[in-house]
Amino acid sequence: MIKLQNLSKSYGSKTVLQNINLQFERGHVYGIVGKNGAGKTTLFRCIAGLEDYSGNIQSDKDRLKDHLGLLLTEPYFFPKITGAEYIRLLCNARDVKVDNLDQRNVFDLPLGQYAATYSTGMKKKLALTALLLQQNEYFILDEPFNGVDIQSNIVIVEIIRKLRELGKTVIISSHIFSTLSETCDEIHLLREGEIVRSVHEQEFASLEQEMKVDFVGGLVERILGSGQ
Ligand SMILES: Nc1ncnc2c1ncn2[C@@H]1O[C@H](COP(=O)(O)OP(=O)(O)OP(=O)(O)O)[C@@H](O)[C@H]1O
Repeated sequence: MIKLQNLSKSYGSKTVLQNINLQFERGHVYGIVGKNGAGKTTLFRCIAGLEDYSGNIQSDKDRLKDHLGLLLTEPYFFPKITGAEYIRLLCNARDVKVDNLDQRNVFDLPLGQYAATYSTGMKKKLALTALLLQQNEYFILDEPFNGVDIQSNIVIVEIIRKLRELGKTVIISSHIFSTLSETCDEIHLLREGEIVRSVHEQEFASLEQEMKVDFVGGLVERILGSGQ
Protein backbone atom coordinates (compact mmCIF):
# COMPACT_ATOMS: atom_id res chain seq x y z
CA MET A 1 0.00 0.00 0.00
CA ILE A 2 1.12 3.51 -0.76
CA LYS A 3 -0.90 6.36 0.70
CA LEU A 4 -0.55 9.99 -0.39
CA GLN A 5 -2.00 12.63 1.89
CA ASN A 6 -2.24 16.26 0.82
CA LEU A 7 0.77 15.85 -1.44
CA SER A 8 1.76 19.16 -2.99
CA LYS A 9 4.77 20.23 -5.01
CA SER A 10 5.93 23.58 -6.32
CA TYR A 11 8.87 24.62 -8.45
CA GLY A 12 9.58 28.15 -7.25
CA SER A 13 6.28 30.02 -7.36
CA LYS A 14 4.73 27.49 -9.73
CA THR A 15 2.44 24.91 -8.08
CA VAL A 16 2.64 21.64 -10.00
CA LEU A 17 0.78 19.27 -7.63
CA GLN A 18 -2.01 20.35 -5.29
CA ASN A 19 -3.30 18.35 -2.34
CA ILE A 20 -3.19 14.91 -3.90
CA ASN A 21 -4.91 12.26 -1.78
CA LEU A 22 -4.64 8.77 -3.23
CA GLN A 23 -4.17 5.23 -2.00
CA PHE A 24 -2.56 2.45 -4.04
CA GLU A 25 -3.24 -1.10 -2.83
CA ARG A 26 -1.36 -4.36 -3.30
CA GLY A 27 -2.50 -6.50 -6.21
CA HIS A 28 -3.91 -3.53 -8.08
CA VAL A 29 -2.93 -1.61 -11.19
CA TYR A 30 -3.57 2.13 -11.31
CA GLY A 31 -3.47 4.50 -14.26
CA ILE A 32 -2.70 8.19 -14.15
CA VAL A 33 -3.84 10.20 -17.18
CA GLY A 34 -3.60 13.86 -17.98
CA LYS A 35 -2.42 16.32 -20.60
CA ASN A 36 1.27 17.05 -21.19
CA GLY A 37 2.42 19.07 -18.22
CA ALA A 38 -0.44 17.93 -15.93
CA GLY A 39 2.08 16.72 -13.33
CA LYS A 40 2.26 12.93 -13.84
CA THR A 41 6.05 12.62 -13.88
CA THR A 42 6.39 15.04 -10.97
CA LEU A 43 3.93 12.92 -8.98
CA PHE A 44 5.95 9.78 -9.76
CA ARG A 45 9.23 11.45 -8.84
CA CYS A 46 7.79 12.58 -5.50
CA ILE A 47 6.57 9.05 -4.68
CA ALA A 48 9.99 7.65 -5.64
CA GLY A 49 11.71 10.09 -3.30
CA LEU A 50 13.47 12.00 -6.09
CA GLU A 51 11.80 15.33 -5.25
CA ASP A 52 10.98 17.10 -2.03
CA TYR A 53 7.30 17.88 -1.46
CA SER A 54 4.85 18.90 1.21
CA GLY A 55 2.28 16.46 2.59
CA ASN A 56 2.72 12.85 3.49
CA ILE A 57 3.64 9.63 1.68
CA GLN A 58 3.16 6.45 3.70
CA SER A 59 3.66 2.83 2.73
CA ASP A 60 3.54 -0.60 4.31
CA LYS A 61 7.33 -0.90 3.88
CA ASP A 62 9.76 0.97 6.14
CA ARG A 63 11.74 2.52 3.32
CA LEU A 64 9.49 2.80 0.29
CA LYS A 65 12.32 3.58 -2.10
CA ASP A 66 14.08 0.28 -1.30
CA HIS A 67 11.10 -1.60 -2.71
CA LEU A 68 10.06 0.67 -5.53
CA GLY A 69 11.06 0.50 -9.17
CA LEU A 70 10.57 3.67 -11.22
CA LEU A 71 10.66 3.41 -14.99
CA LEU A 72 11.36 6.86 -16.39
CA THR A 73 9.98 8.02 -19.73
CA GLU A 74 13.52 8.34 -21.04
CA PRO A 75 15.83 6.15 -18.96
CA TYR A 76 19.40 7.42 -18.67
CA PHE A 77 22.48 5.17 -18.77
CA PHE A 78 26.05 6.05 -17.98
CA PRO A 79 28.38 5.70 -20.96
CA LYS A 80 30.52 2.56 -21.10
CA ILE A 81 28.17 0.34 -19.14
CA THR A 82 26.75 -2.69 -20.92
CA GLY A 83 23.15 -3.86 -20.62
CA ALA A 84 24.24 -6.87 -18.55
CA GLU A 85 26.36 -4.67 -16.26
CA TYR A 86 23.43 -2.30 -15.74
CA ILE A 87 21.11 -5.15 -14.74
CA ARG A 88 23.70 -6.60 -12.35
CA LEU A 89 24.37 -3.17 -10.83
CA LEU A 90 20.69 -2.63 -10.05
CA CYS A 91 20.22 -6.16 -8.72
CA ASN A 92 23.36 -5.91 -6.54
CA ALA A 93 21.95 -2.72 -5.04
CA ARG A 94 19.00 -4.79 -3.81
CA ASP A 95 21.07 -7.86 -2.90
CA VAL A 96 19.24 -9.90 -5.51
CA LYS A 97 21.19 -12.60 -7.33
CA VAL A 98 20.38 -13.01 -11.02
CA ASP A 99 20.98 -16.45 -12.46
CA ASN A 100 20.76 -17.27 -16.10
CA LEU A 101 20.45 -13.73 -17.41
CA ASP A 102 20.30 -14.92 -21.02
CA GLN A 103 17.11 -16.85 -20.33
CA ARG A 104 15.57 -13.92 -18.49
CA ASN A 105 16.38 -11.53 -21.33
CA VAL A 106 12.82 -11.78 -22.66
CA PHE A 107 13.12 -8.70 -24.88
CA ASP A 108 16.19 -10.15 -26.67
CA LEU A 109 18.37 -7.17 -25.83
CA PRO A 110 22.03 -7.12 -26.90
CA LEU A 111 23.22 -7.27 -23.28
CA GLY A 112 26.92 -7.15 -24.22
CA GLN A 113 26.48 -3.76 -25.93
CA TYR A 114 26.82 -0.40 -24.18
CA ALA A 115 23.34 0.61 -22.92
CA ALA A 116 23.86 4.26 -23.91
CA THR A 117 24.04 3.11 -27.55
CA TYR A 118 20.66 1.31 -27.42
CA SER A 119 17.65 2.67 -29.34
CA THR A 120 14.90 4.48 -27.39
CA GLY A 121 12.70 1.39 -27.17
CA MET A 122 15.63 -0.87 -26.23
CA LYS A 123 16.60 1.50 -23.39
CA LYS A 124 13.09 1.36 -22.01
CA LYS A 125 13.03 -2.44 -22.19
CA LEU A 126 16.44 -2.68 -20.49
CA ALA A 127 15.33 -0.40 -17.65
CA LEU A 128 12.11 -2.40 -17.24
CA THR A 129 13.97 -5.73 -17.28
CA ALA A 130 16.26 -4.51 -14.50
CA LEU A 131 13.33 -3.29 -12.36
CA LEU A 132 11.56 -6.63 -12.78
CA LEU A 133 14.66 -8.65 -11.91
CA GLN A 134 15.13 -6.48 -8.80
CA GLN A 135 11.90 -8.04 -7.51
CA ASN A 136 10.37 -4.76 -6.43
CA GLU A 137 7.06 -4.59 -4.56
CA TYR A 138 5.90 -1.37 -6.17
CA PHE A 139 6.29 -0.41 -9.81
CA ILE A 140 5.80 3.07 -11.19
CA LEU A 141 5.96 2.97 -14.95
CA ASP A 142 5.96 6.35 -16.70
CA GLU A 143 4.73 5.74 -20.25
CA PRO A 144 5.95 2.12 -20.42
CA PHE A 145 4.38 1.54 -23.86
CA ASN A 146 5.70 4.63 -25.57
CA GLY A 147 8.48 4.02 -28.13
CA VAL A 148 8.30 0.25 -27.68
CA ASP A 149 7.45 -2.10 -30.57
CA ILE A 150 4.05 -3.86 -30.80
CA GLN A 151 5.38 -7.27 -29.76
CA SER A 152 6.99 -5.84 -26.65
CA ASN A 153 3.85 -3.83 -25.86
CA ILE A 154 1.89 -7.07 -25.80
CA VAL A 155 4.50 -8.64 -23.51
CA ILE A 156 4.48 -5.59 -21.20
CA VAL A 157 0.67 -5.75 -20.86
CA GLU A 158 0.97 -9.41 -19.83
CA ILE A 159 3.82 -8.62 -17.40
CA ILE A 160 1.66 -5.93 -15.73
CA ARG A 161 -1.23 -8.39 -15.40
CA LYS A 162 1.12 -10.96 -13.85
CA LEU A 163 2.49 -8.37 -11.40
CA ARG A 164 -1.09 -7.73 -10.24
CA GLU A 165 -1.60 -11.49 -9.78
CA LEU A 166 1.61 -11.61 -7.71
CA GLY A 167 0.17 -8.97 -5.37
CA LYS A 168 2.43 -6.12 -6.51
CA THR A 169 1.29 -2.52 -6.74
CA VAL A 170 1.61 -1.00 -10.20
CA ILE A 171 1.06 2.63 -11.19
CA ILE A 172 1.34 3.54 -14.85
CA SER A 173 0.87 6.58 -17.02
CA SER A 174 0.05 6.47 -20.68
CA HIS A 175 -1.20 8.77 -23.38
CA ILE A 176 -2.87 5.82 -25.11
CA PHE A 177 -6.14 5.22 -23.31
CA SER A 178 -6.60 1.64 -24.55
CA THR A 179 -3.36 0.50 -22.89
CA LEU A 180 -4.70 1.77 -19.57
CA SER A 181 -8.21 0.37 -19.94
CA GLU A 182 -6.65 -3.00 -20.80
CA THR A 183 -4.48 -3.15 -17.69
CA CYS A 184 -5.84 -0.92 -14.90
CA ASP A 185 -8.29 -1.47 -12.07
CA GLU A 186 -8.68 2.25 -11.48
CA ILE A 187 -7.72 5.37 -13.46
CA HIS A 188 -7.11 8.81 -11.97
CA LEU A 189 -7.38 11.91 -14.11
CA LEU A 190 -4.86 14.61 -13.25
CA ARG A 191 -5.60 18.15 -14.40
CA GLU A 192 -3.23 21.01 -13.66
CA GLY A 193 -1.82 19.20 -10.64
CA GLU A 194 -5.13 18.09 -9.15
CA ILE A 195 -6.90 14.75 -9.24
CA VAL A 196 -10.25 15.68 -10.75
CA ARG A 197 -11.72 12.26 -11.39
CA SER A 198 -11.11 8.66 -10.30
CA VAL A 199 -12.93 5.84 -12.06
CA HIS A 200 -13.17 2.07 -11.80
CA GLU A 201 -13.24 -0.38 -14.69
CA GLN A 202 -16.99 -0.14 -15.38
CA GLU A 203 -16.67 3.60 -16.04
CA PHE A 204 -13.55 3.61 -18.25
CA ALA A 205 -15.58 4.04 -21.46
CA SER A 206 -17.43 7.08 -20.09
CA LEU A 207 -14.15 8.61 -18.86
CA GLU A 208 -12.62 8.21 -22.34
CA GLN A 209 -15.66 9.89 -23.88
CA GLU A 210 -15.51 12.76 -21.38
CA MET A 211 -11.81 13.22 -22.03
CA LYS A 212 -12.42 13.39 -25.77
CA VAL A 213 -14.98 16.16 -25.31
CA ASP A 214 -12.82 17.92 -22.73
CA PHE A 215 -9.52 17.71 -24.61
CA VAL A 216 -10.52 17.75 -28.27
CA GLY A 217 -13.41 20.25 -28.11
CA GLY A 218 -13.33 22.33 -31.31
CA LEU A 219 -9.56 21.93 -31.80
CA VAL A 220 -9.74 19.89 -35.01
CA GLU A 221 -11.90 22.53 -36.70
CA ARG A 222 -9.57 25.26 -35.44
CA ILE A 223 -6.56 23.77 -37.24
CA LEU A 224 -8.27 22.24 -40.28
CA GLY A 225 -11.13 24.73 -40.67
CA SER A 226 -14.81 23.76 -40.68
CA GLY A 227 -14.60 22.38 -44.23
CA GLN A 228 -17.06 24.88 -45.71
N1 LIG B 1 12.55 20.72 -12.65
C1 LIG B 1 11.52 21.50 -12.96
N2 LIG B 1 11.57 22.84 -12.76
C2 LIG B 1 10.52 23.62 -13.05
N3 LIG B 1 9.34 23.18 -13.54
C3 LIG B 1 9.23 21.85 -13.74
C4 LIG B 1 10.30 20.94 -13.46
N4 LIG B 1 9.89 19.70 -13.76
C5 LIG B 1 8.61 19.81 -14.22
N5 LIG B 1 8.23 21.10 -14.20
C6 LIG B 1 6.90 21.63 -14.60
O1 LIG B 1 5.92 20.91 -13.90
C7 LIG B 1 4.76 20.71 -14.72
C8 LIG B 1 4.43 19.24 -14.72
O2 LIG B 1 5.46 18.54 -15.44
P1 LIG B 1 5.43 16.95 -15.55
O3 LIG B 1 6.69 16.56 -16.26
O4 LIG B 1 5.17 16.39 -14.22
O5 LIG B 1 4.15 16.73 -16.48
P2 LIG B 1 3.61 15.38 -17.16
O6 LIG B 1 2.17 15.30 -16.83
O7 LIG B 1 4.47 14.24 -16.80
O8 LIG B 1 3.78 15.76 -18.69
P3 LIG B 1 4.07 14.81 -19.99
O9 LIG B 1 2.76 14.15 -20.32
O10 LIG B 1 4.45 15.80 -21.04
O11 LIG B 1 5.17 13.86 -19.64
C9 LIG B 1 5.10 21.31 -16.09
O12 LIG B 1 4.53 22.58 -16.17
C10 LIG B 1 6.61 21.39 -16.08
O13 LIG B 1 7.06 22.48 -16.86
